[in-house]
Amino acid sequence: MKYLIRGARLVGGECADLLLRDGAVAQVGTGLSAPDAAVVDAEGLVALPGLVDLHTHLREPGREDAETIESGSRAAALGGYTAVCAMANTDPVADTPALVEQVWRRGRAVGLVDVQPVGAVTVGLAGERLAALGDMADSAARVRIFSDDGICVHDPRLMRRALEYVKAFDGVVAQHAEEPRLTEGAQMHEGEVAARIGLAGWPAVAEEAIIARDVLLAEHVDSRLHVCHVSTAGSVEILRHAKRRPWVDRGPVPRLTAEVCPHHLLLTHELAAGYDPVYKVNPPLRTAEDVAALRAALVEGVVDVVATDHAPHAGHDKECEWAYARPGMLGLETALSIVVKVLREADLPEATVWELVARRMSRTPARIAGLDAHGHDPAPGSPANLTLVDPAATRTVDAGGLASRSRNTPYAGLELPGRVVATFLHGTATVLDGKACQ
Ligand SMILES: NC(=O)N[C@@H](CC(=O)O)C(=O)O
Ligand SMILES: [Zn+2]
Ligand SMILES: [Zn+2]
Repeated sequence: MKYLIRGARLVGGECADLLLRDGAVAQVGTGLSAPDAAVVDAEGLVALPGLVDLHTHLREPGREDAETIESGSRAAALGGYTAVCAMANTDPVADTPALVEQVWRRGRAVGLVDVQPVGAVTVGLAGERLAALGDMADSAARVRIFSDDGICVHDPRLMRRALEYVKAFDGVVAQHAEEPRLTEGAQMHEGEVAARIGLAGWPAVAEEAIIARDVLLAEHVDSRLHVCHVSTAGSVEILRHAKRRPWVDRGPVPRLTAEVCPHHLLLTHELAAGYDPVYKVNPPLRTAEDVAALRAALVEGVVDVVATDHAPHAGHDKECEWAYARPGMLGLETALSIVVKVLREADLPEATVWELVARRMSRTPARIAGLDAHGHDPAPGSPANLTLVDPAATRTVDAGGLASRSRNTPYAGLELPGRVVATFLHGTATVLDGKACQ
């Protein structure tokens, strides 16, 4: 299939036609013609490198009632993504080459987005023995990111071993930073709202203590650490300090990277006051001061990427008493709009907004994940993984209209800027006119 995309605005500012052929961008120019190509009118649309999510829960195998690789892939494509990293906390856990290959193959077969499996750090996420990291790296899935996400690798000796081990194949350990002894029974951010409504608190220091420890460990063994879903101003301070150390820049990819989730850039712990579990998430929604620090860190680059932590949950796991509800929120279909909203609220020039979107949501996550086919702005010869976005459009989030199998979005009814019009994966449209192609 060939596509001629007419009049798209590139992230650098100029307008161009793009000819996609054989999975690649064949030509970039003005007045291009290709009689046998399908024409896509991109007047007024921004052409982004396809978005890359470092942190997605696809729930397959094990909880296909909440999400499948297919439904999650469709949600991703509609959100402008061309690659997602599928977290390992499935049932069974993705801790063997057979399992990561199964996920990888299913992703390919669905063909809506490149599904890159994340491997577990420890067998069964039990935090006792290292999983077969090398075998997962050598498998067809070529795993490079390892994480026990959902659970912190809290044993410092195991964490050190994992960091040492992944160096052999330029891997990275993605840590869910949560000191478990400080969060036993925790339900929401430890602070004034938790005290008022009587829910057990999850203190900021539980996150910050692990980040500080892991940064020291990673520097000690000269390995790569990625910090998942940073949620506090204190974490930003630790990262800012740590990133000044020379060890960080010793490799082609920074040795220390961190992600922030859209919900931590927009929502605060006050929302828990109504006890609606749609706002229950781990790490929890924090204070307005934390949100401000995370926004500044995103602009500055102390936080390298936005990752969704798309965490679908079935109705019966979410629409129940707060204490029994699972933590987590949907993210894939709303992330881009929320980031655009947040960056515009920072009063940045519109061109800077899109430059930052491309960097934080595509180029940098692709490099961290080692996904060489992703994160490229359109140029002759580059892989045709692209997203066309209408920067002037707004839309109101309709939970029932989402492609995810689950409904746990905290943004229902919210009006958000930006609309994904088309997504191309290896030169084939997965989304056209804002609708999934399959
Ligand atoms: N973020 C969440 O609240 N939940 C995630 C686990 C995680 O990301 O820690 C999940 O798997 O549901
Ligand atoms: Zn997590
Ligand atoms: Zn997660």
